[in-house]
Amino acid sequence: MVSPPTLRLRIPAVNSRPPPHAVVMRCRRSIAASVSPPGDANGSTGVPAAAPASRDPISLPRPLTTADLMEASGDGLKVAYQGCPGAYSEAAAKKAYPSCQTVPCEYFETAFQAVENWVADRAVLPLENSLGGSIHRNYDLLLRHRLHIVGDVRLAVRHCLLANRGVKIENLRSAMSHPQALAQCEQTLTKLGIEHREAVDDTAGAAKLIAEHKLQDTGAVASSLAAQLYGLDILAENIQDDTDNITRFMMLAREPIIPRTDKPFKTSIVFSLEEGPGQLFKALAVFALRKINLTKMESRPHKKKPLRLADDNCSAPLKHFDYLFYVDLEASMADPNAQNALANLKEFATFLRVLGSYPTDVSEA
Ligand SMILES: O=C(O)C(=O)C[C@]1(C(=O)O)C=C[C@@H](O)C=C1
Repeated sequence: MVSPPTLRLRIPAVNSRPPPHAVVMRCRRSIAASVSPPGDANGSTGVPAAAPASRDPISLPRPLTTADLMEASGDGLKVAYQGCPGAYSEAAAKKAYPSCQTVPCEYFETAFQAVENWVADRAVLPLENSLGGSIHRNYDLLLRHRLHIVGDVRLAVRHCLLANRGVKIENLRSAMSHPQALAQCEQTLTKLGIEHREAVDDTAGAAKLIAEHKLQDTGAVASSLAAQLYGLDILAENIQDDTDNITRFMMLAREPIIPRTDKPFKTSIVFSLEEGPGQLFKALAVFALRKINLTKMESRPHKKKPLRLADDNCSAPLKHFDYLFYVDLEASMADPNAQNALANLKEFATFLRVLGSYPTDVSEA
């Protein structure tokens, strides 16, 4: 089976200008952004049809755009993901945008760049796993790039142990995969008598490497789709240590989406605070007092400022750890309660950025 090449080169700066058709899309979006979303005024609002002239233009339905149609099914969208064809990230991209064209990328950063440089329209990247925890690299990249989170998608990850035809479990000395996948199957691999672990960039990449090098003593931890794509046998199925193994992916775009209140939305923010007792308590209180539920919190070192002098004469101790706090709120930015909470946080946060306000995936993973 011929699979698309993985995007690997740094994208030249010459691509940083959007192509002409992209500029048209951008204009359409900003027109759309200036009026209310279709669900707000689709004729079922009780406004009498006989009085169109007196209707506030803001409440009139806006024309459906090609971008809206593309967004719903992913038809015609190019979606970047990290890894080789058959990676779980590709399955997540297909779940998020069912009729999209997927674009494999060598690194997470390549996927960010692919969208920024108009090589792809969206990126779908893992953020956290129910067994392995957060994928910190993507939290850091969110801040280094200007993309917006426009949705999230949950995927049930069912790992298989794959090997070349004729190889048996007892022949395997080593298991190769993405570090998260190896961590998710650690106990099962040990029980199967496989001692060594070899980390590579993605699960499907491990399957591809084992097939290409005809390895006889190494198995891959990857999906059943990867087995099919690279012609490997499935020696064991569902080898993750916990049957409930869910990875949450974020959907990224160049433009934010218009937040709404008619379906469950999440808002992801990142902020930093002054040093001092109770600062974090105060920050979290802006949400607690407004009954806004937090679904996730992550702290990361502020890499731009790993060292900071407290005063000019260098007598004060050096500060090595400055933190950024990433928080997911169960709220839409269209909700005045959430807007007030962020306005309040902004009064004392040293830095605040909204990474996205987006409909959350409530489907079965
Ligand atoms: O390697 C893959 O197949 C991926 O899509 C990456 C990844 C991850 O980064 O967590 C995604 C889902 C699984 O949790 C294991 C690996």
